[in-house]
Amino acid sequence: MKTIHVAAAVIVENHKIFAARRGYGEFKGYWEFPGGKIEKDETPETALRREIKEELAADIKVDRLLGTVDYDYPQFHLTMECYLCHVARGTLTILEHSAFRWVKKEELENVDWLGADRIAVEWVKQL
Ligand SMILES: Nc1nc2c([nH]c(=O)n2[C@H]2C[C@H](O)[C@@H](COP(=O)(O)OP(=O)(O)OP(=O)(O)O)O2)c(=O)[nH]1
Repeated sequence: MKTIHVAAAVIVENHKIFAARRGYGEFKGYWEFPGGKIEKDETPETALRREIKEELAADIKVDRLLGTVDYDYPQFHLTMECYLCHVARGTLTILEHSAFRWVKKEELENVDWLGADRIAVEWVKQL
């Protein structure tokens, strides 16, 4: 099975976590931590800053690795490096997603997360 390697941002502000709903593709309608594929010659942190700039038009500071999720979808294996981040400059503006919300820790379970993200959500709840 092919492996997809992505970096995802758990962006925290005022004790809330940023969640975005995928607007297209096979996982349309599910919520995720924004991010994307790590390209050759990129570190996960560089990829993450690039993706957030592309998708959300803001600069983030990557604070630390929260954990790495390994998850089998029917179509591929996903390795997802999840980083705690905060907005360094600008305002998060959805350019590719269909919705966003700032979620309190206690409400994380009420979100319709992608399968892989449910694992990361367990870590976020313990922060
Ligand atoms: N970005 C992101 N992708 C996730 C998460 N959880 C999860 O299962 N995925 C899956 C969905 C996608 O199939 C894959 C990431 O692809 P992507 O579409 O975000 O990456 P990308 O922007 O670099 O891709 P592309 O449009 O260039 O193909 O990982 C998540 O929290 N964030």
